[in-house]
Order: sequence, then structure tokens, then C-alpha cells
Amino acid sequence: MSGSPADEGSPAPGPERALRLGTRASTLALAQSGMVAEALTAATGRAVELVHVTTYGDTSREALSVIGGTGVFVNALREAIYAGDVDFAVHSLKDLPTAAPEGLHLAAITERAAVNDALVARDGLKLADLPAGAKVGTGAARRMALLKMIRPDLEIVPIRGNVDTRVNHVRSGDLDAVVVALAGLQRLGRAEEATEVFGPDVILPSPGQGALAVECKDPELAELLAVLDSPLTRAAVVAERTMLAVLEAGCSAPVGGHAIALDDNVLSLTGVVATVSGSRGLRLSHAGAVSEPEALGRRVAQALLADGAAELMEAGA
Ligand SMILES: NCc1[nH]cc(CCC(=O)O)c1CC(=O)O
Repeated sequence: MSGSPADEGSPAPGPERALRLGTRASTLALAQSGMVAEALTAATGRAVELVHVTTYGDTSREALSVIGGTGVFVNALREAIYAGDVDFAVHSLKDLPTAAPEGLHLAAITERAAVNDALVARDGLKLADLPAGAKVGTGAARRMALLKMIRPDLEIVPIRGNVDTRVNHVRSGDLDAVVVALAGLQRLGRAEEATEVFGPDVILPSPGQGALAVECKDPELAELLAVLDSPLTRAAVVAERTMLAVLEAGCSAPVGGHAIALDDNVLSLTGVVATVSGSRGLRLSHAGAVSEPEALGRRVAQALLADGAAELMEAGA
């Protein structure tokens, strides 16, 4: 194949030109895409060029629940791949809808960074130190519900926007605290602003949190990108996302899921489902084979459903 011109009819980008990586232009997306680009170049020697793609989710001020959920960030990047404007894209895995898109390969799921949620509070405060009625910003139903379970007195303020924007609400004094993904803070070089890092036992993360998904259309490119895949992270997030899919939870439902490898062969998956108000919640864990993450995801989802998860998600309060 080497030496064949890129325009000879093969959709596979020839080795002579840089691979075009489509990315949102937010600081976090640029950091994530940059990390993947560097890792790919280090592993394969291929040059990677970042191509900015503006998504409706970036320009709209509307609530995500109104404009179609986090899928809006993903769709514009996918369109750019389908159109051939870019060769591949990097997404935060937790933003990917669970349904597999037609004609695209989930070529790599990168080794997971921190799965934790983190509190960024004024004056170095921890959750337990916040005064009664303190204003805590988050737009995620899961975070709202799980925070309310621990501190029913808090005033949850629904905010959205990039991680920097959200953290800046604390800097400016609008809010006493925000809850964001630690992985996001770390990738922005702002991890030291976290005043508390929540273990999964306290706030169970979102399915896929901390992992990046690398997606492309061309099968040969998918083989090249697979060098970035972490099989253990893939097994964990497949278990988490299967659970989410079986629960049929929209991205707005308060659902958490987190799988860890107990050893090379055994995965433990914990799932949580709650009412948005945090008035009621269910949480349980099962273990299963690393080689069969879908079965584990289904098992945890079915156990949650058997305990009344569907009613909780519909309750709305
Ligand atoms: N919902 C937006 C989003 N998607 C991915 C991350 C963080 C990075 C990650 O989870 O890998 C964030 C920010 C946040 O949740 O605070």
C-alpha cells in the first residue's frame, strides 16, 4: 500500500499525509484530542492534525435536556467523519449515546483516567463543611440526586457549560461550589482546585466517566487506532453502558455505573438509580467475567429493575 496516492479511490488516508482529528474547540475537548493525537503519533509515527468542528451544543445556551442531551456534542463530529471532512474523532465516552452508530467503528477506548467526581468549593470547603442551604451547581441529574441524598439541605443550581465555565462560577462567588469530573479538571491542569474528591462509594460516577472514545469510519484506520485501546477499560465501560442501555435510562435520568477489575478475570459492576430529588435510591453490585461484560451489565440492570428502578426513574421526585 505504501506510496499509493491518497486520492486513488481508497478512503484510507495514505501514510504520507497527516490524519485529521475532528475536535470540538472547548479547552477540555482540545486537551483530550491533543492527548490522543500525541499518543497516536508516539505509537505509530503518524502525524495528526486537529480540525475544529463547532457543535450545536457549544453555541446554544439552552439546557441540554431541551436540545437533545449530550448527543448534540457527538453528532456534529460524526457528521464530519461521515462527510470525510475529518478521519476520526475523540469523544468523552460518557457523552456517547449507548446505541452504536451505523457505519462507524469504536476503534479505541483509551485507558481510563480518574473516574471520580470532584467538589470545587469556595474557601477550600468540603461537602460536609458547606453551610446549610449552600448553592451547589451541577446540571447532571445523577449528581443532583446523589448530592441531595448526602445533603438534602443544599440548593442545587442547574448550570451547564464547559468545565472552566462551571468552575469559574465558584471563583466569581455566584455559587458556593460545583461538582465536576476530576478527569476534566486534570486534563485542564486545574486538579488542585478540587477541594474534595468523591470516592465511587460516596458519589458513583457516570457510566464511561474518565474514558475517551476514538471513532472512525474507515476499517483500516480503525486497525491503526486500535493501538490506543485499553481492553480492561473497554470491558469495564461496556459493562457500565450495557447496564445503562438495559435500564433504558435517557441521559437525563439519575443513573450511575462503575465497574472495576477485581483481578485479570473478574469485573465488579456497581449500579445506582435514584429519584432526581434524591428522596429514594437503589444501589447494588455484582461480579462477572471480564470476558463477558455485557452479561454483567444486563445482570446489574435486571437486578435494579427487579428492585423497582423503573418506578424511581419515572418518579421525577
Ligand atoms: N458532561 C460533560 C463531560 N463529559 C466528559 C467530562 C469529563 C471528562 C470525562 O468524564 O472523561 C465532562 C465534564 C464533567 O462531567 O464535569
